[in-house]
Amino acid sequence: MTDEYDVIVLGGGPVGENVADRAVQGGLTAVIVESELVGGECSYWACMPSKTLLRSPQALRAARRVGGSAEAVTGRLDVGAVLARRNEFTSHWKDDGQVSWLDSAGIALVRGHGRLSAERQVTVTLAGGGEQILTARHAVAVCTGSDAAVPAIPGLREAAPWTSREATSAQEVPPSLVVIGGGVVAVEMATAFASLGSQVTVLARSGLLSSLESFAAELVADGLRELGVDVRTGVDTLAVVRDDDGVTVRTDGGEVRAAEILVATGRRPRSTDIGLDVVGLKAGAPITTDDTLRVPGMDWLYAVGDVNGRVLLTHQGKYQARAAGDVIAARARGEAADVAAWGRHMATADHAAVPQVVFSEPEVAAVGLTEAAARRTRHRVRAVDVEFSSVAGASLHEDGYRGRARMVVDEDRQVLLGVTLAGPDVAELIHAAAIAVVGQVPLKRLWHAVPSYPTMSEVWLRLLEAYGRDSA
Ligand SMILES: Cc1cc2nc3c(=O)[nH]c(=O)nc-3n(C[C@H](O)[C@H](O)[C@H](O)COP(=O)(O)OP(=O)(O)OC[C@H]3O[C@@H](n4cnc5c(N)ncnc54)[C@H](O)[C@@H]3O)c2cc1C
Ligand SMILES: NC(=O)c1ccc[n+]([C@@H]2O[C@H](COP(=O)([O-])OP(=O)(O)OC[C@H]3O[C@@H](n4cnc5c(N)ncnc54)[C@H](O)[C@@H]3O)[C@@H](O)[C@H]2O)c1
Repeated sequence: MTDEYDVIVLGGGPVGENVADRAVQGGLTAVIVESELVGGECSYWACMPSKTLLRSPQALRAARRVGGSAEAVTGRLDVGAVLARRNEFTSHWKDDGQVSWLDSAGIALVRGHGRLSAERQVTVTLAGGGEQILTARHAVAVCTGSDAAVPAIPGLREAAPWTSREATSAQEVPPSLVVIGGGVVAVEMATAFASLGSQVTVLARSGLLSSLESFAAELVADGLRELGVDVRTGVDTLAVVRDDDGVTVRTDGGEVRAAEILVATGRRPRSTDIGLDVVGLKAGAPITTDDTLRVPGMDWLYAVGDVNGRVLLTHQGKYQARAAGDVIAARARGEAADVAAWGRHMATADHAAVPQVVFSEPEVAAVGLTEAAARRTRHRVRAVDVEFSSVAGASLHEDGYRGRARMVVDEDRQVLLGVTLAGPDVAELIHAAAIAVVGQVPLKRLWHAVPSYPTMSEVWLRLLEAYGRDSA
């Protein structure tokens, strides 16, 4: 059976869904090929389940940190209810709701494993058996995402470790958990499982959260230790052995025993078994694209989201998807693409304006460049820091609020290159910084963006004061 669509989207995660939706809104027909659940990693094994596991303990801690409400909190976390809430948020790992949304958006769905089999052609090994050949009049968008990478540590694979999938979908909390890695997954899952009652050990080869400002990583390490986590940095894992009672992890700094082991050492693109070799691309590598998410040298092939390795975040993948879906539709209509920096069809923000929130204890929210990254790319950079203890809204927010903010300024243009906030509940503050970075708002104008009193946003005023009005 052969079917023809304007656009074939390989992979129905958050990114694939958005590429298809924008293409259909641009007047094209689109089909999504999905081998597991429509909604992808984010909905079932990543963002949503991890954030539900983190949210209930965070709410409880927040109540305990405010005089008056603290006295009212006399119970303990209901772990069963937390897991049940997580099960609701993942729709019990069923995708009926997302499939209905595809229907309502006019997007066709083929269930099975898709591979590029020729230019503009995808062959699907159907979930129900048999094959279906799909051809695209205009474009194929590869949105197959990423998998957990499991490093070649002796005994690790044989020990059948948890990856983020098993951690986020766990139906029981192990009494103890050892986590290999020091990135976002390691930190968030250590926070979640320690809060749910596990005795957690983190084995981080280098430091924690090494792509973020080091002051934020230090606050997070302190927070983990306060939750009872044994955080070991600069530790190399040498071997893993599983027995009937759990795992033994041998490191260059001694042994760790735990009931369960989680590997959180990064991701690899799902590009091994999707027919890339058929079109002359390297299997297993991230698929390189230009800023319109098109693969150089192929006017019909796009790669969007985790699989292109640009930024491994749902919101940034969806941003790419809006650009890609729109540019596919524009090119199909014979229109010129808007390819100036910050143009409609360009994922310009991927380069230096990516926002990210780490839902740790305390939270870290950042956008743009760290001070070190800015110094590597610019000549004249100045960073200023303020403690949240100088902000009345933070003291009101919780007793003894501890946190810090940093803004990184391009001294020549007097605009922000990056902002990092670390402290309880800073997540919702970062979008203001994203607007300032993307909008390249001059510092002297930012003085007129007055934060309300007494909110935590007054940290902006403190940052400007620390920088000095006469300097801007
Ligand atoms: C534990 C964890 C927590 C995270 N938390 C956050 C967070 O809080 N915020 C955030 O922004 N990001 C978070 N991320 C990152 C986020 O999950 C990814 O960036 C996002 O899922 C990428 O979306 P995607 O559509 O590119 O890929 P995916 O979500 O991986 O979707 C790809 C889809 O393609 C399908 N597929 C693959 N190959 C084929 C094939 N050959 N044929 C058919 N279908 C195929 C897959 O089944 C899947 O459904 C987290 C990641 C992890 C691991
Ligand atoms: N809140 C969020 O936005 C969120 C949450 C989770 C994940 N994510 C995204 O998912 C992606 C994957 O996260 P991640 O934490 O798996 O990857 P990561 O790249 O953030 O961190 C990987 C960690 O593993 C360590 N590591 C790598 N190889 C190792 C080895 N052989 N032995 C020991 N340690 C090793 C690294 O030093 C690093 O600390 C990230 O890009 C992240 O942005 C985002």
